[in-house]
Amino acid sequence: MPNGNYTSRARLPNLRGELLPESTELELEQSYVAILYAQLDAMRAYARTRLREVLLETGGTPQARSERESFNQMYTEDLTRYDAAEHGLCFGRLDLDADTAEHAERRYIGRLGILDEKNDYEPLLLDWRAPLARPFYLATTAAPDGVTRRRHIRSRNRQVTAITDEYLDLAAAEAAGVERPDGGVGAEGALLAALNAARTEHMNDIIETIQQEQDTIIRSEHRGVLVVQGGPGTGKTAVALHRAAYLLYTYRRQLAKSGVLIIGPNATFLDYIGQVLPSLGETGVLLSTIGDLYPGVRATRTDGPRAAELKGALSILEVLKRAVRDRQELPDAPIQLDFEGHRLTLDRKAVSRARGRARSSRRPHNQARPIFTTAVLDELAGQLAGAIGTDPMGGGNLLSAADLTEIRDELRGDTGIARAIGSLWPELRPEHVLADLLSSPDRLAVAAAELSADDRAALLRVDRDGFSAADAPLLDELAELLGVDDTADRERAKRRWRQQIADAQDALDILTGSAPQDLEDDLDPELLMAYDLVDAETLALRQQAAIQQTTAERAAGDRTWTYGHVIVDEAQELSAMAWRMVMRRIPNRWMTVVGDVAQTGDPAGTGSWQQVLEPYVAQRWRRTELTVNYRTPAEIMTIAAQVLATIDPDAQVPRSVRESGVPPWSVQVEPGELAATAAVLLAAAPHPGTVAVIGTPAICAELSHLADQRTRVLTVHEAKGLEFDDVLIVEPQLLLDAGPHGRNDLYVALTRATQRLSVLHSAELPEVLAGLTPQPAGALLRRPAAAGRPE
Ligand SMILES: Nc1ncnc2c1ncn2[C@@H]1O[C@H](COP(=O)(O)OP(=O)(O)OP(=O)(O)O)[C@@H](O)[C@H]1O
Repeated sequence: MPNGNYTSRARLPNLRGELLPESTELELEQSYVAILYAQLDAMRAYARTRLREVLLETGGTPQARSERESFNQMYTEDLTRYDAAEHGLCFGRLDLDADTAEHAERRYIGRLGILDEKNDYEPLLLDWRAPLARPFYLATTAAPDGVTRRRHIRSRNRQVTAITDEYLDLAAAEAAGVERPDGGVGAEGALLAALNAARTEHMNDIIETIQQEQDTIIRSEHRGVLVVQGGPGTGKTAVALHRAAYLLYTYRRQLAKSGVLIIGPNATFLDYIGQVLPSLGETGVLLSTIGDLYPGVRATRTDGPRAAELKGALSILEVLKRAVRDRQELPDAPIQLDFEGHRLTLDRKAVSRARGRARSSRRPHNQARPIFTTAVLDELAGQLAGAIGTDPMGGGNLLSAADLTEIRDELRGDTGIARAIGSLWPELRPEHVLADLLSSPDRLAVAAAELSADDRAALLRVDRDGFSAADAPLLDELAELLGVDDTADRERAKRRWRQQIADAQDALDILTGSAPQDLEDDLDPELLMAYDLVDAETLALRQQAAIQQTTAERAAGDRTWTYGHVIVDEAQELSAMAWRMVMRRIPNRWMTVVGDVAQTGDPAGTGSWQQVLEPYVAQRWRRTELTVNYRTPAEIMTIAAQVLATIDPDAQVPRSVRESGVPPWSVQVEPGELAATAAVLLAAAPHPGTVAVIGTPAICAELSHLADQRTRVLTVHEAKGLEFDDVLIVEPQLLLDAGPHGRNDLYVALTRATQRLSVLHSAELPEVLAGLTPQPAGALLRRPAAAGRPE
């Protein structure tokens, strides 16, 4: 964090209306902020008026329509950004000394950039992402970078409510009459206020208090894979989201077309973080889980741990390949086909020859299908030609090449023959192949012959409905193995495209034709004609773009879409198969990968970034680390550290930035008293604030009735990435016993609280939690609900 060593504060008048000395400063800031809001209002009014005009216009040339469409989009986006900037428009100010700036300079920092049109377009407000705003996050007393004072400005409803100053150089501090206080309270004040605030169900942006180590990652210019490793609560998610906003600001042209994809662990998490980017005025980002990344399929099933592990491992690739080959069948007995009074036969050998030809093309199954079909038709055409074209006089075959082509076409149109080909080499969809495979012991026995009977049983399911999150990468892989026979679609698209170019050409002709006649004979070389500005193909492209949806919408529906940048959060949870699916969407490998290998809970998740990334980028990835915990108070982190030591004795425990003053505690009750005690404890959680009960799926089912508006009952998987003011962990031993990642799960559960943590158990308390303060259950239950918590 910025180390401001000399601080002063300005406050509002007290209740008697007496002003503190600094209030003049506050009033000055109020007048400046009022100017900024007036500018914002003017920008908003302009965008609204222009948008209205654009919407009212109708008809016109295709070019005019396309221009209107892009203006429509531009003004709508502007209005979204202005609305997002309304709260806390300006939150900071930098004073720079005359040596650094050309002259002593002030820079105001805020949610968007505002220029002064009347004054040579001088910046009135700098967007927090602009390079000139950077010292706000980086300058320290040791490296002030020309900054003499950093000011935090807090406002509500357009009114400045407080200002806090940090002096980064001694002379400036002395000139302001500020004494050296007890170590950097200035910036910490804003940070601690943000961290201590009660949580809601949505994450907030952190642009007012981004810390130095976070800023370096947010603005990293690294063009390959940037790994952000960090313990719980170190701001990895916050940093990832602000990096997305930064990249969209800095590389807008490039990323607006290709889009940014953010992958999170589950839908609850995406909902939790979903407001951050819109609050920063950025809407063009697609948020998705791995389970929902395959278009048209939503993950509705849950796999057992072994099935998830098997589906996540690369060895499943061979199973999928065999499942597809298994559908390219050879008949046991010859297939008899009747065609116009002739009997034709497809025997095993002929089909095997056709299959060999198709397979040796090395095309995906559906794209190799036409080759198989042609080979079969050749075979049948040969048989038919033999029957009808042989010269009875012994003159060989009398049919010409054209006759043979005609025969092949007729055979192709025969439904019996089409059916036979369809049964031997069917056109396949990924969803059907996977559902068929997983619901059929016979198919599994062939495709997964290498697996043990137990593993095949783990994969087998009784019905064909729905898919799990671990199935999505398999569907994606099958889509690659099957391919799409899009010959007909491509033909149609080509025809449509030719038509669009022809229309655009007409439009250009009309435009040019409408130019004054005298120009026809004596073309003014200075006058740009429509042809000079745009050719028919470009115009058609523009029109096409205008008809389509936003980048994020188009990307969501297109499996083969490739993004400009991909961010993976809780990346330790991704299986090897999930990485394949993600990497397919980002061939340029410009990614931000965020996670903590100590929190891995998925049976197919990773324990090493090197292992995951090496196959895709070799050594070309960079690791960064976040080390400060902004969420979990020190008292809770001391307990969590014990668990971390059992996961990885060498792991660095993130340093908590604050203490809560409440030691985490435990209470033991009889098994039958779990629910009643939990209810008492929850009722005692202070308002306002959010509460979570965390346990195994079975415990969650038992306690689900405790969920209400502010209390959620969650498994560790569901709680991943989230945080709550109060956390109650129930039966921690069951979490430990649940699987190979039990310790990681307990670590995740322990680190979700921003204020208070309690543990409720009937079984013995795990030894690793011995540091909790025990609380006698009887005393707790006898007390009235509001006093349920120990002081
Ligand atoms: N610079 C900051 N200013 C204010 N709040 C911050 C800052 N950095 C992080 N936080 C807050 O700390 C909390 C934890 O951040 P975040 O969820 O991003 O951590 P994380 O590293 O992703 O945690 P986990 O690994 O447990 O999911 C959030 O409430 C976030 O807003």
